Formats: sequence, structure tokens, C-alpha cells
Amino acid sequence: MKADILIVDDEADIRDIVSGILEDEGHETRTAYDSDSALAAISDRVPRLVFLDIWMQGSKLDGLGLLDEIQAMHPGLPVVMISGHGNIETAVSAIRRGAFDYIEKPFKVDRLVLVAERALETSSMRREISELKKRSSDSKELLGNSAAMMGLRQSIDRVAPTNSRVLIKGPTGAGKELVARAIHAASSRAKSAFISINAAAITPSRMEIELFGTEPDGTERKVGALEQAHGGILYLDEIADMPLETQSKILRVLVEQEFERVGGVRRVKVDVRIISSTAFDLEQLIEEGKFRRDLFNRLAVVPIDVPPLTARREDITVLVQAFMKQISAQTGIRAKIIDDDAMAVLQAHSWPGNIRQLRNTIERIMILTRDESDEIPVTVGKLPAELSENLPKAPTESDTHIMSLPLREARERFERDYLLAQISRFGGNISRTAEFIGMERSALHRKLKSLGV
Ligand SMILES: Nc1ncnc2c1ncn2[C@@H]1O[C@H](COP(=O)(O)OP(=O)(O)OP(=O)(O)O)[C@@H](O)[C@H]1O
Repeated sequence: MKADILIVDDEADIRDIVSGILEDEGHETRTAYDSDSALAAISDRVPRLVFLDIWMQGSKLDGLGLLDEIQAMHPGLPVVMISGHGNIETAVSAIRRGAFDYIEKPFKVDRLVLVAERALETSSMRREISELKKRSSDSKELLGNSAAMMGLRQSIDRVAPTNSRVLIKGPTGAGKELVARAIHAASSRAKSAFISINAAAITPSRMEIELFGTEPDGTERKVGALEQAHGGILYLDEIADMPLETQSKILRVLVEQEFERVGGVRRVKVDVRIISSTAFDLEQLIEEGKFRRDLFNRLAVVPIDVPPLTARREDITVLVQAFMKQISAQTGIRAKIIDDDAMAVLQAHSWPGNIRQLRNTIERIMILTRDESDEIPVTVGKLPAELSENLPKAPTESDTHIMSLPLREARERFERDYLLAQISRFGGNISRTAEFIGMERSALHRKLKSLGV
């Protein structure tokens, strides 16, 4: 795991030895010789780990004072104390105050490397856990075995190991963020941060603070998303909503790989892979002058399309079952069986809110039927009313249209509607439709032809 490590020590040869060893391990190091230069280095860019000497000559703050300062500003940042022979007790009290561990001078290479790896691993695990807690209601696994999903998985596998910027296109709730997370998980940056920032949910004036952070001016300093994502991935959700001014600033970051914080003058260098997403036609927004073409060209190095749920209806059964299990685990409501007709209704629905809407619907169904025994299957009548609105209706006596037809024509009309609904339910897959309705594939083709479909 390559990381940005800061070494703070007043002795130049200790700084050199520690940074030499850590660089041999593939890390990036920076050094500081007292508390002021250390705080300046941290404010240039927040490192992933700090090695901090306990006694520093000529420093405004000693090691413990600086440890307190660092912890107040960056609570999750691990600090390993460097202690001399005489001050093990101080090192131990530093651990009580929140330091991760200490190494003793003269130190052994193995011990130094081990402590660094452990500190980095622990902090990345902590980050993962807090990330998991935040999203514990959602699974991160991309489910579905439709051709569309297989294609999507292939694109993810192909693009993940590269460092290319990816633009994920697709309608709302189709799983764009999940795709971005899958790319992160399969990339060499998997152990580093995945920071997500939603342009649609943030006001334009707040957007720059969220992205670039603020420079301290007596008040609390905010670490921006770009800095938090250093070494990892920044996910820009719904870039179409980004104000033009922010677009220019993002473009500059992409060109120069560095930026300035809001209210600051210093340049902050970062190494961040950007994945962005949109539900809109950016080409059209470019035509209308609402999106910068040069930014689009830089963000969309590899475009990935996430198809709407209606283009992969055959995944619905798997999704419904998985969501039942997940919701049941979270809420304690027992999972239900959905009968074939009710499942067919779910498969035929238009799902404008895509997978998110499907998940919410399953949650609603489970809540509505929570008092029933889990042996009673969910029938069409138990589904939320809006789901059955678009179904082809069975002819009734008041349906004079079909009732006015002779049997042969009425049957043809019914067959046509029935077959079209089944084909749509199986995402246009004729073989699977044929299998389900119990017809030979070739016979179904002939039938469709004879019905003029
Ligand atoms: N293939 C999938 N398998 C399982 N769950 C999925 C899948 N795709 C999406 N989801 C779930 O659907 C919900 C919406 O997904 P996500 O937030 O990734 O969509 P999005 O396209 O980024 O939405 P938006 O456009 O609103 O940002 C989440 O709960 C996600 O876990």
C-alpha cells in the first residue's frame, strides 16, 4: 500500500534513515524538522501517516504538544512516535494520548517497516468500517446475470487496473455509484480512499469548499474531497449540475494535478483518479453552453454506460430475492415468497427510478405484508397499486372493443399483447421467453411473424 508519510525529527540523519527505509518500501515521504514546519507540511497536504520525534530541539511544540495539535485537526491520522532511549515512558504516555505506536532509537529496519504497515492498515480499515457503517443499508455487490450486466462487469474489469478517468452514464438509480465503487475495489487504489461528492446536492458556493477545502484563518480548517482522496479515487456524482466556475477549476486540477484551497494561496499537490457520473446528455449541455467541452473530453476518457433496469428485466428476480434478504437482515422483517404472477408484474413495470425504486418497492411490500405469515406468498393484489397500472387488462364485458371482435381476432389480439408483455419481461430474449411460455423458439418466431410483430 503506497502512502504519503511525513517524518518529523530535528536530526537530519534520522529523517534521512527513516525516509530512506520507507521509500525502499515504495512509500512517498516528506520531512519536517520542527513543529512549525510539520504543521506547514500537513497543511500542504494531509499525509496518511506521521512519524514524530518526542524531543525536538528549537521546536515551538515538543512531540506531545504536536501530537495533540495533529489529533485535534485530523482525528483519524495515525502518528507513530520516535523515542530516544531515555524517554520510553513519554512514548507510552503518548500512546495513551492517542499515538498509534512508537519506535525506539536506534531502530531496527524490520520494526520500522512493520509499524508503518500496521498503522496504515489500521487507518485504512477504520476508514473502511466508517464507510461501511455509513452505507450499511446498501450492499456493494453488483447483482444480475443479464447480458447487459455481464458487459458492464467486463468494462469494469477492463478499466479498473488502468489509471484512466471514467465517465459513467446512466439514468437515476441504475447503479452508477455502485459501478464506480466496483472499479475502485478492483483497482490498485482499492486500499486508499473512495470519496464521493454529489454536485446535485451541494450549493454552488459550497461546492468549492467541499472539493478544495479551506485554508486555516484562525477558524477550523476543512480538508476538501480532493485532498481526502489523495492516492485514491474521487467520485464526482452528477457532474451536469456543476457550476461553470467550478468546472473551470476542476479542469485546472486535471491539467495541473494541483489546486488552491478556498481562501488560500499555497498550491496543494494531489494524485487522484477521478470517476464521474451523469444521467444527462452532456453533449446537449455542451451545445447549450452549460458544460465545458474541454472538461468533458478530460473526464470521459473511458465512457461506461449503465443500462436502465428495463434493459435487463431478467435480473429482476435475482435483485428482488437479494433485496428481500438484505432488508430482512436489516429490519428483522422476514423475507416473503413472491408468486409467479406478482413477479411477472414486477418484471413488466417501467421502473423510472430503476434499481433504487425496485429496492424501495420491495421494502414497501415487506412492510405492508409484515403481519402475514411468511408462508403466504405475495400475490398481485398485495403489490402497490401503481405497479399494475400498465398491465394489459383481461377483456371485460364493458371492453366493447375486444368483445365486438370474432373469437379468432380477439384471440390474435390477446396472443399479441400476451407475447409482447412476456418478451418485454425477459428483456427481449426470445429463447428465454419461448422456454417460459412453453413453445419452441422457432415456433415462437413463426407465431410472432404471423401476428405481424
Ligand atoms: N446491479 C446492482 N445490484 C445490486 N444493487 C444495485 C445494483 N445497481 C444498483 N443497486 C442498488 O441500487 C441503489 C442505487 O444505486 P446507485 O446509488 O449506485 O445508483 P446511481 O445511478 O448512482 O443513482 P443516482 O443517479 O441517483 O446517483 C443502491 O442501493 C445500490 O446499492
